[in-house]
Amino acid sequence: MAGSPWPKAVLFDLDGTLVDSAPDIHAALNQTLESYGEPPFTLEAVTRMIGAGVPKLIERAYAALDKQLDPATQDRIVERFLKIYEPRSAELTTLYAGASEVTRRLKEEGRAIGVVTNKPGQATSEILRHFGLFDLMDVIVGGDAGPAKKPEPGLLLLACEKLGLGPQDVLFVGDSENDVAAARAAAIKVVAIVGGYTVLSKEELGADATAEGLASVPQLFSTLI
Ligand SMILES: O=C(O)COP(=O)(O)O
Ligand SMILES: [Mg+2]
Repeated sequence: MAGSPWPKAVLFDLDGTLVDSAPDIHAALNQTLESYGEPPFTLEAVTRMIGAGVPKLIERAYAALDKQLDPATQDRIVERFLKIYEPRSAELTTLYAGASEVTRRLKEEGRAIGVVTNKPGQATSEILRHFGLFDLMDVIVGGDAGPAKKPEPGLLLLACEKLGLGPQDVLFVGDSENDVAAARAAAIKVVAIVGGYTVLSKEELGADATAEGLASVPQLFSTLI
């Protein structure tokens, strides 16, 4: 293995980290809202609602409309959103600079790589396939995999289990406070990528390290052991 032997695996968050998926989520959310007679949101407003999973996205959208949803109604809206989003999840979505190169480089170095996202598994796989990353991944854990979503540690721990690795062997790369909190709770080191979907500053995020882009993540390995 070239360079530092640590980490044995690098797990990536998806939205705001590997892909800029906000334009498709924005379009699908507005189409969903329109079908219920609600007004649209701007891309900027929707971007700030992303990162805690689809039920939270819907809850946040309705909260911004000053509406509270009962659980059954929320479930119905989530289902409609997914029906609209899944087939179009890679239409306007783009890969961030360095995503392809860094994942391939890590694999060449003999490391395992994976995705741990709050986005449901089907749309996650669809997007990774679209960008030619699906076959490269050793593990993919979506928000509907079973454990509670990030900021809880369960999705990350499930990915470790599937890889047969302990938390100390793994690095997580994410963009938001949910990623940092989930990694901390799982005792996994975490790098925050600047410029994702969070409104927090890098100081407020409090990750073990921050990177201006995906390409500079490998440089941080030796400083994180
Ligand atoms: O909010 C979502 O659906 C997913 O967000 P994540 O990929 O940043 O976890
Ligand atoms: Mg994210």
